[in-house]
Amino acid sequence: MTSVPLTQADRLPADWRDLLALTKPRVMSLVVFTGLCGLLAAPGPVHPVLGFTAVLCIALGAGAAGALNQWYEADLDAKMKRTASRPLPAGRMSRQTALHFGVGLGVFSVILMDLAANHLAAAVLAISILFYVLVYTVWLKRRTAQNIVIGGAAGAFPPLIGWAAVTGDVTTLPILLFAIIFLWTPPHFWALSLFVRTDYANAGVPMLPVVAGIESTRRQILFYTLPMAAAAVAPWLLDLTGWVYGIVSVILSVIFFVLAVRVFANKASEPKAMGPEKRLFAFSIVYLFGLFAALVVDRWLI
Ligand code: HEM
Ligand SMILES: CC(C)=CCC/C(C)=C/CC/C(C)=C/COP(=O)(O)OP(=O)(O)O
Repeated sequence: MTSVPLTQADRLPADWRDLLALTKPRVMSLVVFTGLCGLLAAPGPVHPVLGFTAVLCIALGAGAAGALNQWYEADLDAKMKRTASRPLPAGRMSRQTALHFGVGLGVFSVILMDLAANHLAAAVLAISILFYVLVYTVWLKRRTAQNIVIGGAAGAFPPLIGWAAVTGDVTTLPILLFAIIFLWTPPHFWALSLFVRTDYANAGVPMLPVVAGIESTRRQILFYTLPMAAAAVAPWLLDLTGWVYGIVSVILSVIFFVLAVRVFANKASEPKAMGPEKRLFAFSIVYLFGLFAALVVDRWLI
């Protein structure tokens, strides 16, 4: 028998591991990172305890949104290979437990944000949880191929929440940070959806490759890359950041664009395991991580 190395999560008791899985920790780690960077990029002093609590609230709120998403779509998750082993479809947890956990965590995160930071940060946190659960999961996901374009806004709020937690307001830079993630989400997700599209087709979810076909999805990925790159470079062009962010945003955006062109130029009717689509998806994560890290380096170290 081959031994698989244990991760931190594997060492948790089974019930805890499943509660953690409900929060979609891997995806949410980047969500929380963008929230942290929004907080660190904001002008003005922030008390470390307040800063830590605000980021914790973003993490708990995002986790709550993930749990409520899984509560609502346990039937769908059961039909897809990628999601069938989640706690609910695998029958390791009751839907009621997931619902209580999600609602409890969500309400707690918003109240704590309100007490530790301010009304604005708490309100935007509440809006992003509700947006992901009600607008994306309940309303759009099963109805339209534009689900990601509109519903993706939920994942774009965290930097704005981090910023608002420090300043109590929202100015041009946090709005641009929102725009970057909003425009990044379609290429991020559609690249992935190209190689898991049969899963979505079997589950009856109208994701773009299922509805519009592979060629149209490849074209739309490239199409969204252009305004995304413009939004990414805009903070530097508008003099809201320094040269470090400027250089990093230009380099990362050029690489993103080149990878998107390769996806567009790929004529293979079946996206391959290590083809241009997979490379673009993997790079989309590096891209957002690098961009937001550069923002913080620019503000604090230069
Ligand atoms: C509606 C918007 C989005 C959709 C539909 C979406 C969908 C997905 C899916 C299906 C996966 C692959 C499997 C998984 O781990 O569940 C994934 C992976 C990932 N997504 Fe997204 N995503 C969205 C927005 C975001 C946002 C806003 C972020 C962060 C700011 C993000 C960060 C990530 C990361 C880090 C991974 C890799 C997780 C891993 O390594 O397993 N996603 N996304
Ligand atoms: C602060 C706060 C509330 C942030 C919310 C963050 C957010 C909306 C992230 C979206 C990322 C995500 C988990 C997409 C999965 O889509 P899916 O549900 O279609 O994927 P699945 O098929 O894996 O379930």
